[in-house]
Amino acid sequence: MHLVVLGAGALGTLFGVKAWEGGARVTLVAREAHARAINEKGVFLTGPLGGDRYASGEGLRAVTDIAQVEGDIDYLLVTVKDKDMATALESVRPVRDRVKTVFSFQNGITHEERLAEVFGWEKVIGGVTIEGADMPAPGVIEYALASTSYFGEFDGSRSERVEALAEVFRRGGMSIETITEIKVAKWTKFVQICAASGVCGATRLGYAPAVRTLAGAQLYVHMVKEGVAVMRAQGLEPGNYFINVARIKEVGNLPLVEAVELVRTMAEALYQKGFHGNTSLARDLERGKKTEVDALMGTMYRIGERLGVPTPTVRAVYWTIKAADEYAR
Ligand SMILES: NC(=O)C1=CN([C@@H]2O[C@H](COP(=O)(O)OP(=O)(O)OC[C@H]3O[C@@H](n4cnc5c(N)ncnc54)[C@H](OP(=O)(O)O)[C@@H]3O)[C@@H](O)[C@H]2O)C=CC1
Ligand SMILES: CC(C)(CO)C(=O)C(=O)O
Repeated sequence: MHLVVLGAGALGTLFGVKAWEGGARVTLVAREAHARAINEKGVFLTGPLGGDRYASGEGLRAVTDIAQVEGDIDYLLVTVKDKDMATALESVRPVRDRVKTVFSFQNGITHEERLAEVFGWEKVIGGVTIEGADMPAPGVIEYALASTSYFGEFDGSRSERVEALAEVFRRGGMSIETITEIKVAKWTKFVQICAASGVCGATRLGYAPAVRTLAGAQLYVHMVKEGVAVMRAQGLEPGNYFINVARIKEVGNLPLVEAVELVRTMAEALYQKGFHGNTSLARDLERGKKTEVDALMGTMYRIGERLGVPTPTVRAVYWTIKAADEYAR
């Protein structure tokens, strides 16, 4: 199996390494400094779950342009951020016909449609994850949080291509489930990440440090409940996904006070385990970069508006972060 990761930064490099350790040949399409570091020394995995070790060897290499990739691309994993999606999709045109299957772990809910515009729906499968990674320097991946990741076909069927992909990541040591309701899993993560990024972005604290406080937990729960209402207005019910990190279904169903208690208890447990980090969007804010606020809270409140579902908290947090975003590089 040949897996190509387009936009190998924090998350894409982590999954690339895991697939390589699971037996796949992996090509990472990355920025120049990161690609050079990988080709010279390999990927250094650090952080609470990284093990302070290098992953390097035959079958794991990096390039700076997808046009340099040779041979068939059995799976293309797209992990650029939303702001880079248009350029990334333009860059795949020379290899498009060699791509057999494509998926993305981007946070948000609209990227598969964009993949389908280029590759056709028949090549697109769904993937969603709450593995947490950062890239503090070229060649270095900080692995901070593990959960279960999910794969599935959008038509709800079971397929060999989904099972084979899941198996490679499992062999690489990850927890993976294949499911028939990938749209529900993606929406459940969408609700979670809008709330988690909203809390981290607005408070400038890490996820667990913020949500273990009463005010942080209240902000998180209000955002989750609004997101769940937007899901329900489309006939989608949150599922029991990512339950070591987020119990979106329960938070959606419980009365406010109990939901706040539940998320504070969960955040406290993550905090005690040493997960003090924030989300990918909050790290972009810290670094003065453009964020995914429009793909996350912006999209959530606009869908809510279209469906007649009030999302006052999501919207206020959107404006808070958008103000900083507009000043970003
Ligand atoms: N990190 C995490 O823990 C998680 C992230 N996600 C989601 O996954 C996606 C990726 O996040 P993350 O890995 O943190 O982001 P990163 O910024 O670390 O990774 C994306 C990388 O792609 C590079 N890039 C952009 N365009 C191209 C291109 N055309 N060719 C090659 N490289 C390119 C970027 O370079 P440059 O910085 O120079 O633009 C960057 O290095 C986001 O949508 C995020 O929301 C989901 C779950 C967890
Ligand atoms: C932090 C994490 C892993 C979970 O909220 C995430 O999904 C992100 O950073 O985008």
